[in-house]
Amino acid sequence: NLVPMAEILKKANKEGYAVGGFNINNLEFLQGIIEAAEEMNSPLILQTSEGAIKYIGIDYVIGMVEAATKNTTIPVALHLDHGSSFEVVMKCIRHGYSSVMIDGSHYPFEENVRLVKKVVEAAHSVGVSVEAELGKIGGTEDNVSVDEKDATYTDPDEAVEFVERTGVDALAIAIGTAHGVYKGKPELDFDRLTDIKSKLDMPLVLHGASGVPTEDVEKAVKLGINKVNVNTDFQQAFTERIKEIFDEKPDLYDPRKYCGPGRDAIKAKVKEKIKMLGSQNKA
Ligand SMILES: O=C(COP(=O)(O)O)N(O)CCCOP(=O)(O)O
Ligand SMILES: [Zn+2]
Repeated sequence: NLVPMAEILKKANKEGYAVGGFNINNLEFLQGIIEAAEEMNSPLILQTSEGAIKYIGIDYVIGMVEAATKNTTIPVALHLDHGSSFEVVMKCIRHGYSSVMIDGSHYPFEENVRLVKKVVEAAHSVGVSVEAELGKIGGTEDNVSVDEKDATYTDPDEAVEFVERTGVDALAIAIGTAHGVYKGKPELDFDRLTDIKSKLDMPLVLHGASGVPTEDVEKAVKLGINKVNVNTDFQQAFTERIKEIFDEKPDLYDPRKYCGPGRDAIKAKVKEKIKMLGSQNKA
């Protein structure tokens, strides 16, 4: 009872909201995220990076997500985040993922096109959705210089050609966000987003949303972002709550006593994000 991400994002694009691409790192992340989405009656894209799959184990990912979605009332996709190769993508598809990202953004354009095209053919043949990336969403960089912007941010005309030649369902674009904790305030290139959306009326993805001011994410959604990836904010919510617990009770040793409150902190943060994205009651 997983759904293809394309279905979820098509509706979001049509109705002008965004859906969270929320990363899971363990049991408590999965439980906190799915409970929040169910209570908010929101569609949900659960996603695992390759690092998370290594940490959890792909059979556990599938088993936990199956348990989490067995009786769910909301549409849920299970998505591979930042897939690095055709082989990893195929492994996830074989295990039952309903969506995959193949991230060829660090390759030259033609190489990115070739790799993504190959993944789209394989994935679409079995009803699995595909996300790709054009432009560089780096690690945490601050004040990118202007010419660097043109070198790393998504070029609107290239984006049109990329989508036409690959057939991807969703495109991750670089407009000033970065993964992880920002050093300075991220400045999003809203004009570039507007330009890309005017040329490509399709689901667009914003990576690195943790630490971006709420009003900027809301503006990006208004301008056509339909999937927003969040990981670090949930990791920090989980960790900060656990630190608070240990400050109060340093001798705790039962993980349920601190991972439970950590889970609750994730759940509360997810509800905030769902409100920000406008996907409440859109299930
Ligand atoms: O865009 C995002 C989220 O970025 P954010 O953490 O800045 O919110 N992602 O794709 C999450 C990437 C997580 O990768 P890893 O598990 O290797 O750390
Ligand atoms: Zn990302």
